[in-house]
Amino acid sequence: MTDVLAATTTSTAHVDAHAASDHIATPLTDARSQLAEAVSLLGYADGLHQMLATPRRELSVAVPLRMDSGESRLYLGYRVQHNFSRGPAKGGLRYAPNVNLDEVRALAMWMTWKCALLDVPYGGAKGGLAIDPREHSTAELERVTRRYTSEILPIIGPERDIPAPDIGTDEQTMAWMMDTYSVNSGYTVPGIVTGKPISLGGSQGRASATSRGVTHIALAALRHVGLDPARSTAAVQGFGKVGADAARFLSEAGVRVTAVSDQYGAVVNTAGLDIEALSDHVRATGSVIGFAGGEPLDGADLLTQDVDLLVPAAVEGVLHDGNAGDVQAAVIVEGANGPTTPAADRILRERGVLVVPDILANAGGVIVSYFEWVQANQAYWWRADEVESRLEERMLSAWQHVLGYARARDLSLRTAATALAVERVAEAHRLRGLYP
Ligand SMILES: NC(=O)C1=CN([C@@H]2O[C@H](COP(=O)(O)OP(=O)(O)OC[C@H]3O[C@@H](n4cnc5c(N)ncnc54)[C@H](OP(=O)(O)O)[C@@H]3O)[C@@H](O)[C@H]2O)C=CC1
Ligand SMILES: O=C(O)CCC(=O)C(=O)O
Repeated sequence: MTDVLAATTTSTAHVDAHAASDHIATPLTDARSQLAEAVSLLGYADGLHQMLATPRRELSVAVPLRMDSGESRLYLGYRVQHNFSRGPAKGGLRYAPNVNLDEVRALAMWMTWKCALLDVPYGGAKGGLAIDPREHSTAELERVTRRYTSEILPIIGPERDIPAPDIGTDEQTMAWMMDTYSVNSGYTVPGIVTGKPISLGGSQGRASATSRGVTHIALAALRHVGLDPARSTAAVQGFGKVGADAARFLSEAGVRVTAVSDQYGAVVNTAGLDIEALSDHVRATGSVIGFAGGEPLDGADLLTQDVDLLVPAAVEGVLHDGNAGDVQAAVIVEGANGPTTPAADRILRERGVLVVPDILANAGGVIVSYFEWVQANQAYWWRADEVESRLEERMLSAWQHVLGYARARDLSLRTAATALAVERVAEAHRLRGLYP
């Protein structure tokens, strides 16, 4: 049998659950390492492990773009459908210059576990386009989005695979995707994407859902370790769709947010940042840099600030064996997907830092995406307070479930969450007869 666990496009290294360090870590090796640990705990055979580790379908596309200048460019794009055993594939679309197939494979696998853990009836998928959206006009982004959508059209659909926003994409991107798909179908198909504008059938509360979920979990986790949120401090890495609203909601809940960062650097104010004023500054300048209500800070130093809570809400692999020993926070709540490598996880656990894993902490987005899909399919929309109370109920019940499973078996929250999710996906395979 081919060892699919070792086959990657950018790395041939097979990393098991006990990899010694981060020297060869990538998001895909991290995701596979986490799966391997769950599989070993659950005692599954190699064949089932390989099925769970391998995307069911992958599409690589070359996407031409006519620039406003008349010049032509070509961008590489991907859509990876990791699993469909519990329902249609579901997951975001990322626009970033360093996107590659292995990264999208990892993100798609994490989507499968996230949907299973939160018990939303989806499998996992992710898309990516290796483009820097900041370098393009709105017209260029519209053209490249429409062309990317046309290229992946044969494998997406409201019953097959439903994209949503991720890094570098937003509700406008989703509106163009929905329109391209609908024009091709001959009628409007609002269920093809989630994270759409509300006026096009989007859901109340989707834009801020990931951040609300992160906040519910962060407050619960702080209380769990005996900290009063109203007397706690936090640092947030990333000030985009997830990070900015997480900082705002935390601050509204009484947490003193003392440091935030973006890809250009960080700002700190130990008395607490004024998040609303900072958001105005970012809207006006495009970065947290230069905010008058704080002092400049090196972006890397944000992760080791003397705070109670750290929310990485940017990219993968930022907490690694080179800095995990210096983290001062008591609690890490992963707003981003894959911010902590397995080596960092081990160091943090040894040091008694509570890490709430991505597949639980940032699941608010896909939960409200599910609500949006349900609403769009029924053409019946819910009030914002209904969306938010259902989101909170699902997040806190998953938190209790993961916590109970972890405590009963003396596991980290990540291993517990992954094992719970993997068990549900494996059970679906077994019941459908895909695997004994
Ligand atoms: N959007 C969603 O609903 C969900 C997102 N996620 C995950 O959350 C994370 C953030 O996504 P989202 O907020 O949507 O993306 P955005 O593109 O809206 O924001 C990303 C933010 O991260 C910042 N950033 C990028 N690289 C770095 C870096 N090296 N150090 C510090 N900051 C950096 C960006 O900086 P700058 O502004 O300068 O570009 C930006 O502020 C991703 O991991 C994503 O997969 C998870 C679940 C759902
Ligand atoms: O809302 C969704 O469908 C997926 C969001 C996403 O990409 C994620 O949770 O990582």
